[in-house]
Amino acid sequence: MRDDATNLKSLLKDPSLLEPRAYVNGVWMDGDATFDVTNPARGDVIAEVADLSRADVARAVEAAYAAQKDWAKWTGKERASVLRTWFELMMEHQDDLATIMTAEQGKPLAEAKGEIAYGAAFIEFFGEEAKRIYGETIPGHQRDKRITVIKQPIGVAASITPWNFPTAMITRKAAPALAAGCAFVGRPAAETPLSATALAVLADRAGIPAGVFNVVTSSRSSDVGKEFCENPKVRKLTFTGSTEVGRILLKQAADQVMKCSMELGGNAPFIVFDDADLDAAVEGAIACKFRNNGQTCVCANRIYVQDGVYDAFAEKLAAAVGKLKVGDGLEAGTDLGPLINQSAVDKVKEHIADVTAHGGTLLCGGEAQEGTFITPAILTGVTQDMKVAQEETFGPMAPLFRFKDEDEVIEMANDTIFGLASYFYAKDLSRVYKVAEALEYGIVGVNTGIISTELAPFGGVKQSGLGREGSHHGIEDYLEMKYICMSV
Ligand SMILES: NC(=O)C1=CN([C@@H]2O[C@H](COP(=O)(O)OP(=O)(O)OC[C@H]3O[C@@H](n4cnc5c(N)ncnc54)[C@H](OP(=O)(O)O)[C@@H]3O)[C@@H](O)[C@H]2O)C=CC1
Ligand SMILES: O=C(O)[C@H](O)CS(=O)(=O)O
Repeated sequence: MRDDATNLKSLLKDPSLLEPRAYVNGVWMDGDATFDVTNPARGDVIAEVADLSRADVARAVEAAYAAQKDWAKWTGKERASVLRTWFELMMEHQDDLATIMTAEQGKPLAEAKGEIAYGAAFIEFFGEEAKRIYGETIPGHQRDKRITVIKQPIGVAASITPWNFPTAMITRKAAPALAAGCAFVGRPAAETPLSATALAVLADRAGIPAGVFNVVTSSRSSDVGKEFCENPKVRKLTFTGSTEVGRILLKQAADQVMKCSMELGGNAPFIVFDDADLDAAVEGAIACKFRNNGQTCVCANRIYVQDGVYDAFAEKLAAAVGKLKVGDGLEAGTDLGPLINQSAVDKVKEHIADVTAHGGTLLCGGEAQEGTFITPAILTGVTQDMKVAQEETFGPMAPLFRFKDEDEVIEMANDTIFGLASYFYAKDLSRVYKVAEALEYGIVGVNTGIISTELAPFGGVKQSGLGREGSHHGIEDYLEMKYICMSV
């Protein structure tokens, strides 16, 4: 690895966590080539990572298929014990894991530490769920018949995850998969593979058997996706990323009628009613819009403010945004890191330009700086016919829309192909119930801008996805239900 990797290693208490190789069948392996991982804040190469081929990935699936047979024979309690150890190791190494994440993804260290705890919480939670995979008995339909229902692991689960939450998106899938008795082959985004290989270092130390948890690093995402979808030994595909790629994978997986979980794109409305606590709404909007510099699928993408409080809200929001510090995530006091790449910066600039070209106003921010830094922007006078109303910005741009009443804002908020997260601030209880029930989204935040927890079912409706991750529901997608009809 080049010098910059040496610098990163020098920041770690346990440098062995910085692992550039793939982890297959309990063995660290190189590919037939490598690809560079760069620090988006500085542009320097921090690692040259093993670039696995489709044939390498096929071998990882073979290993997972073989290992899963024995892993499924472990009791839930035995699986729970090793998952608990994995969780404890993650928390023990939280600082190093966060440093690696910030170096490859750019988010501020405090957010990275938060993601490590959030990601570890899925392993803790589903380790406990491993002991609670219950079946049932049903009264027979005939006097000599007995009906039993059991739940069994689906087999090999393949995972494809994005760069914006390099740890939590993997553990949100691997934890229920392993708890259910499945084996797991995960392909992290090429931008952020080091968080995934660090997870594998700790999985190995925790005693997860060889072949049960595999990380295939590769720059060839399309090849990996095809192997996952076409290999008959893969019985489950779980994907987090854009709706566009989700559609590709669903089409590919259809030939095998493969069980799929899809956590896809969003376009979250954030609604401020005239009876809202404006200070709380501003605080919630900052958290919701600018977490991970706006690079999350549940970020507020459209901010609707009722006429009577529009100007006051805009003024308060601008004051709060003006306090946000843009900088290197490894430096203390940074609130907003760089965007992941230049195309992300270009998307934000495109959406800003579209608003101002169609009559909206840039209230503050939107200045592209060196590299992939850009100052957080607020725009007013935004309307439904502008790009940001239908496209996900995935960056630090807060567009303010006006509305008159509940009916109008619910119609505008629901006018999208997406249906992942939504938010609103109001005090009237009747309004809260009516609006929460009318919003066509899988998640509704009421008087809060942050909804992420391992305890709740996370997922979208419409073209934001299929299935739910987290909560006791989250393990069902890794299980098959079997009905046993016994003649006595
Ligand atoms: N609902 C949710 O929980 C989340 C949704 N998202 C959504 O994802 C988008 C941002 O993330 P982004 O990473 O750019 O999304 P992408 O969908 O472009 O990429 C997601 C992952 O899929 C891989 N990929 C891309 N094309 C293919 C393919 N043809 N076959 C197999 N794998 C492929 C990528 O690899 P590579 O990058 O190496 O090409 C990456 O690892 C936004 O729309 C966001 O809303 C993001 C996170 C969470
Ligand atoms: O990738 C994302 O945006 C995450 O799913 C959002 S969260 O789960 O961290 O809220």
